[in-house]
Amino acid sequence: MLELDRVGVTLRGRRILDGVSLTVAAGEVVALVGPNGSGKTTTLRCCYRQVPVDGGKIMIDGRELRTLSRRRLSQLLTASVQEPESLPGMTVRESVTAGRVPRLRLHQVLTAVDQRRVAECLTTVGLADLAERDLSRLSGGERQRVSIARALASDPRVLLLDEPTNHLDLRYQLTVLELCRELARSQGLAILMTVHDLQQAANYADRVVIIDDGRVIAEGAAGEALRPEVLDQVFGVRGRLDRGAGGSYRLELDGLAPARP
Ligand SMILES: Nc1ncnc2c1ncn2[C@@H]1O[C@H](COP(=O)(O)OP(=O)(O)OP(=O)(O)O)[C@@H](O)[C@H]1O
Repeated sequence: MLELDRVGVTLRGRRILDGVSLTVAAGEVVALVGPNGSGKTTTLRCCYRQVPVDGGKIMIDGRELRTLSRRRLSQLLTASVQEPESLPGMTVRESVTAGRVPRLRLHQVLTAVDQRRVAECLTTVGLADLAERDLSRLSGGERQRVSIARALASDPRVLLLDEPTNHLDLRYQLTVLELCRELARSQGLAILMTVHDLQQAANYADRVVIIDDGRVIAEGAAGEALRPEVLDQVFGVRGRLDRGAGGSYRLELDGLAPARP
């Protein structure tokens, strides 16, 4: 559904991505993990043409990204950004409704189906009770959930989430991650998300892709990709990912890896 093939990006003369390749199939959740500044957000931004690519290609639903019209791209792929655009006085419902626009025809008003879909998205992220609240009066976590509901409202095939658990309390972190898995399974959505918490990435993604300094270092099932050597070399920590009796992963951290010369 989403395929990056040896993608390169240079910004202000600096090589930021250097031959990044990854795929996300329909129905799959892939976590993109890596240290600060490794190129995770830039990878997502390439997929919605926010940064120019100077090498390789990006395919979405079998078509090359650069050949897609802006409207077709917004129907196929949405990104949940941490601070959704808002106008003064805009309510939660209005913001999520704006996410529905790619599905409307020119000058078409919202139909009952659209309004129902917006209401469903609000319920999905637990915001139905706050639907008429002014966006400016929300907490960071509530705003994060608005952003996810807004991305879902266009019924995309590919969903990009940049640190979707940021600002969320523990309960909503797990709610959002479970929701991602459920959306992938039930609606065949292809989800690519950046995550800092490696244990959550291991437990909620089908695969992890590890990026460091603009290059993919390893990818695959969490237990294979997040090996102790990778934790050491990429993240600078000593530790391992253990699998508990119930099958879920636990990240055991022993401390910082010795500094390399
Ligand atoms: N517009 C820009 N111009 C120049 N350099 C940029 C630009 N945007 C990002 N960079 C640089 O590209 C590198 C990768 O940034 P990116 O935001 O993709 O990293 P990240 O892995 O998402 O980091 P974090 O975990 O801190 O969010 C960083 O060194 C950053 O400073």
